[in-house]
Amino acid sequence: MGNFSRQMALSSALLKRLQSRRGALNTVNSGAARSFTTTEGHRPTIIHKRSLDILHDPWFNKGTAFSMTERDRLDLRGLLPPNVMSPEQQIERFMADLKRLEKSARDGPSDPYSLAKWRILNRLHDRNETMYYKVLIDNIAEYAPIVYTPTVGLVCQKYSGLFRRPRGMYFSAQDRGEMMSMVYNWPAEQVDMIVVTDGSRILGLGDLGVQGIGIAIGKLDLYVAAAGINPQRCAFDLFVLVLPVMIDVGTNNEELLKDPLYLGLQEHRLDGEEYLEVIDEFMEAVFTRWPHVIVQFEDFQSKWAFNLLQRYRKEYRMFNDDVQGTAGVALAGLLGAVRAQGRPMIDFPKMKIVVAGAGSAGIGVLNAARKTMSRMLGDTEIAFESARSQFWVVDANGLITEAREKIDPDARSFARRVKEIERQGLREGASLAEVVRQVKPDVLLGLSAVGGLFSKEVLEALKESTSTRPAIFAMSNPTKNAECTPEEAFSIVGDHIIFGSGSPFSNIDLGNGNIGHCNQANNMFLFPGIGLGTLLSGSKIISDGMLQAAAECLAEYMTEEEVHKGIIYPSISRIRDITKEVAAAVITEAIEEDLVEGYREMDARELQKLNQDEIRTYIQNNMWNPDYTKLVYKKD
Ligand SMILES: NC(=O)c1ccc[n+]([C@@H]2O[C@H](COP(=O)([O-])OP(=O)(O)OC[C@H]3O[C@@H](n4cnc5c(N)ncnc54)[C@H](O)[C@@H]3O)[C@@H](O)[C@H]2O)c1
Ligand SMILES: O=C(O)C[C@H](O)C(=O)O
Ligand SMILES: [Mg+2]
Repeated sequence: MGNFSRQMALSSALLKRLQSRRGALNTVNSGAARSFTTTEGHRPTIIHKRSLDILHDPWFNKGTAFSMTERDRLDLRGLLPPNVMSPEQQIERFMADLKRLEKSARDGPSDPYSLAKWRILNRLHDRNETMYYKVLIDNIAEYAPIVYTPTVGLVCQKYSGLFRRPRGMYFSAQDRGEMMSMVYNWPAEQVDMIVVTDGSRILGLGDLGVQGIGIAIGKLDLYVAAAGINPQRCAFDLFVLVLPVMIDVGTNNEELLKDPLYLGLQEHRLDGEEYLEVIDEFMEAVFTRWPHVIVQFEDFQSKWAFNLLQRYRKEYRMFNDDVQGTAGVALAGLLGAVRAQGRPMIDFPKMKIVVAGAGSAGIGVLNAARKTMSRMLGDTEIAFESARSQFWVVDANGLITEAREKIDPDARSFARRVKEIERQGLREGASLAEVVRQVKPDVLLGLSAVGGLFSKEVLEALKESTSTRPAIFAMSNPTKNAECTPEEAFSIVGDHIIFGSGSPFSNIDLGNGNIGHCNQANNMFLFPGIGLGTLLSGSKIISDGMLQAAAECLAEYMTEEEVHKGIIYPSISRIRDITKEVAAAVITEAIEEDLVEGYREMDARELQKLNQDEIRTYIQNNMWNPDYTKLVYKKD
């Protein structure tokens, strides 16, 4: 013991207690720096642990009640949500959650079960990570809807109650100027994947503030389960290689601002330059500590989603899943819808597409679909211009036309010309039902976050579609925000439709042995492969070409036979296989664009020499399987 520690001699009673519970205190992490905590009215307790080791030690852990001083002295800053709670508040929060569960178990049908399952899985995750992922991978169809969409939405809504052990890092507006040192509180020399959110648009549930961290955790669970990204690596220390991050810049959710048990900053969101400064500081900090990390932006409100993507994509290894991942998945679905009509994919530029929703997801899809059409038409300026006329975009204010006074800049290039739509019997602000009635589209695609938007009237209008197999994509999440259910779609429009939804639904029994297939049109079929392919290629950026290759790979994945049956996306039980294929397509494109820099022992030159089979083997060899590794004791 050093001088300082000797001065802070432990009381013999406490020492005895500690020794009997934990073995000889001196042997615990003897290399770690010494710190102490002060509890009012008591002598400080000397502990030889720091960071996550403290939070994972049930004896020392105080959870959200660690004071700011303790957080700073024990390297805990960023490892907990920013709002410091009193012990009384902690208990109140726990009890409120407990009572809510009891209440909903009496009242509600399915939600309490899914939440209860989430809790059981989450506790397993806390106790035994390998076993948790084994359970998840072996039962992915059953548990993806629990750890991911839709239950993850409910988890985020209730996160202040559900929070037990922290998972991931929290950077808040209060941490400005501190982030560069805070990143070193994460106990891993290497991090491969970060999923970051600012909680401003969680699924279709709006601004959930700090509680949005649940979505980052859910996405990373899929990275591990689908892409085999190693969640941790045991060398001398435990390396946690996937990192969920919450950037808490406040919330504009008035309920959360008033809730005394809310775990986030209780102030309105930062905006403008102040907001950008926080995100810039975060990006600089994580890329300084982990220069090879990939950062996936998730569920940022549209206003910032595009802005941040443009700001960082040329400089950092990052992408926005809602804009770019969704675009690729929707594009694959649109091409699948063309194939399902028995037409070649090259007929895609003839499709009439109505999109409801012009936010980060909708505009991302529109841009990707238009570019693909334009490429198929010869990739000229004229082709790009003519592709525009295949789309009708409806947002909260109806059909978007050039007559609109304030057009969102991202939507401007899809505003219809007034003369043109007048000829079609439409006008600025026309309702969705009117647009569908007049246009008779091949595809109706919803990314509006408005549950039930594809009403009976809208679906009735779609019966007049000029397509032999109209396609309906109700892509908003979670389940209650879906624009329509498959029952509604098949029963109103007909058995011949193609149906996709963002959240999972069961197939429909159409009678006479026929099945109405419900495809899950969710970006989960792309983001894990985009991340894995980027990681293993070592590409410094994620190019448009890499994203396009990912989308085309998904589009081609389904067989003719499946597509004719109306199955245009793989089932989730094949997610590991499709992810491998997508990763291979991403690596191949990165090689072609001369972007690869290699990964670990595979250097760029060797990577460039690999053929397709070798690329697949390389991917397979780098995918983690949840098997226990042998542990041996090593004396210092
Ligand atoms: N399935 C997937 O993979 C996937 C991917 C990304 C996003 N999403 C879902 O898409 C939804 C939207 O996400 P976003 O980031 O674009 O949100 P956003 O808030 O940025 O955009 C929503 C858009 O819908 C429009 N809208 C609102 N009410 C409408 C109405 N009555 N009629 C037509 N349009 C209306 C708004 O004007 C806005 O343009 C969310 O529910 C999200 O969960 C799904
Ligand atoms: O999270 C999902 O399930 C898909 C998508 O990223 C969304 O925001 O809805
Ligand atoms: Mg999302």
